[in-house]
Amino acid sequence: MAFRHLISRGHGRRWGFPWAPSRKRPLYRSIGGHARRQDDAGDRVRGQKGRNGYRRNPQAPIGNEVKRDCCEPFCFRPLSFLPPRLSRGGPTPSSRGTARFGDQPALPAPVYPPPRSSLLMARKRRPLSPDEKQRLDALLDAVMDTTVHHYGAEPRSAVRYDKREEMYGGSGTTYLLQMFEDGELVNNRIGAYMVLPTRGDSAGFHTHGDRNEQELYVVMRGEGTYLEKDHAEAEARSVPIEEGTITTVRGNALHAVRNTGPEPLIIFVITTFEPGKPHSRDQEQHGPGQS
Ligand SMILES: O=P(O)(O)OC[C@H]1O[C@](O)(CO)[C@@H](O)[C@@H]1O
Repeated sequence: MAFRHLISRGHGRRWGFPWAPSRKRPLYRSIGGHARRQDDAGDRVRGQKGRNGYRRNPQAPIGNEVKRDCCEPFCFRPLSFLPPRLSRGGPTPSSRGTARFGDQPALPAPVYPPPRSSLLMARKRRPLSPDEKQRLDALLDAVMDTTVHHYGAEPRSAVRYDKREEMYGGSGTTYLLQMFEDGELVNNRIGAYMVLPTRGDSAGFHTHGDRNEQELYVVMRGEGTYLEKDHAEAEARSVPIEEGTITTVRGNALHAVRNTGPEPLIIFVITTFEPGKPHSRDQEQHGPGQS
């Protein structure tokens, strides 16, 4: 056996190399490119033996050990540099050697506006394929200039393209071209072109009240019908809309829109929110066509 193997197998200390690992040090197994210590001296107890001759901590469910002390056999860096999710909660004085998957710290308070990712997931927005994006760009370029001259920035176009199938219980596909990054405009969640490409495409009734939002539509192209109602059971009022029409919704009222013309209906949407108040909601409770 090579000299270095003998050292690493625990003979080093006997031979006068105090830095060499102890013979009692358990073996390592490799996980995701890192060696992870299987067990710990603190877990060794008499009785039933585990894979390495040491019994796992009886309190710890099998497979839920956390990495604690080092990531490589001869590295003794603490693992606290790993984010909590990787270190599964990380070592705490009470959990040393026995920390389990459930031992995560309390979740931080919700942050408003909610991260884009959570909205994306919850509201079933989908990114566009390159092909679809190209078609949508061509459709818009044919009828209008979508350049944004945002103060102090280079002129630009959309920062993100989303699409929603049968949005809020409506029909067809609704496209949203987000023209601003999150937080670029104060108290604003959406500054976007909404495109309902063909006759009959619609976005169903929904409210912004549960997010403390107000919303403004400015019709840029096409024609359609805008509907609003005071609450879910109320009777809807409808108004025809065309280029230049402006609508607003606020409080717990609901609104919906439909393309009724032969051309794409393009609306610029500005969604503002009341500062300091929560404006996210549990998306899963949001049934089709309802608030
Ligand atoms: O479900 P979200 O995140 O509000 O996004 C859909 C948005 O699309 C619109 O219909 C137009 O942007 C808004 O009324 C609505 O808020």
